[in-house]
Amino acid sequence: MLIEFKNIFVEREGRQTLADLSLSLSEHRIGIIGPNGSGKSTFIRLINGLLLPKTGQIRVDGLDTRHDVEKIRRKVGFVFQNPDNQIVFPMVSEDIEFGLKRRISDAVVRRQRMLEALAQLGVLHLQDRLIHTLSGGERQLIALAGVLATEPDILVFDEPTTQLDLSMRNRFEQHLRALAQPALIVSHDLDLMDTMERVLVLREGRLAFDGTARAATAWYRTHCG
Ligand SMILES: Nc1ncnc2c1ncn2[C@@H]1O[C@H](COP(=O)(O)OP(=O)(O)OP(=O)(O)O)[C@@H](O)[C@H]1O
Repeated sequence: MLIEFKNIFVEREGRQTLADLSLSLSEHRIGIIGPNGSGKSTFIRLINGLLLPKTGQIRVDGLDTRHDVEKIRRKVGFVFQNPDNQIVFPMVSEDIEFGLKRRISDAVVRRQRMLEALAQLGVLHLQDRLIHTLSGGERQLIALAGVLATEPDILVFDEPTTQLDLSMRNRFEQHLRALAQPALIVSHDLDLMDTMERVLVLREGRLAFDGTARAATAWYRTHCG
């Protein structure tokens, strides 16, 4: 994986929300922390073209988010903070299979892929459950299974553990560690950030610190606490 940000400036509703950002990301686990409103969600939304910068260029494995959005969206799987935002069908199996419709025309292959993704996360037993009967933690795992089923090359998580209790969070972290794909993770969970290879700290729309997990979380505690 290689994600390159070159001279990025972003404006939202006339206000500058990211400024002067240039960096290359190639580590397997990258964390992004920062105070509320510092631009973390904005930053990760640039990666798959959900947002475009006012100026500058973002390339994902050589693909430009301005010109290659379709290809990039196939490559980058997004897991949002609230699983309900990405689950659209009432039943688990139906929802995951629907997410594969545009990629896989064969219904048997779709079903197989859905079962594999649920099995990978240890939630195969939930396949026939109605989404509204699942706990928040189970829903988060189903949302992740839906993304994994699409076999993305890169995963992006926006505050994935915010709604999880301690045991679910530990379970989620174990799955995260086991994922083969590189992942970028936005979180306020500094314990989770301590497991990352590299951590970026955003503050007021700028890259305020970039380093190892230990150095970055220490810097964050000192300067943003
Ligand atoms: N859709 C939008 N329209 C206009 N401004 C926005 C929009 N979304 C975010 N912003 C603004 O951009 C700035 C950065 O927001 P962003 O959501 O990227 O921060 P964040 O670091 O992810 O915050 P949090 O930790 O609270 O989720 C904030 O000032 C916010 O008000």
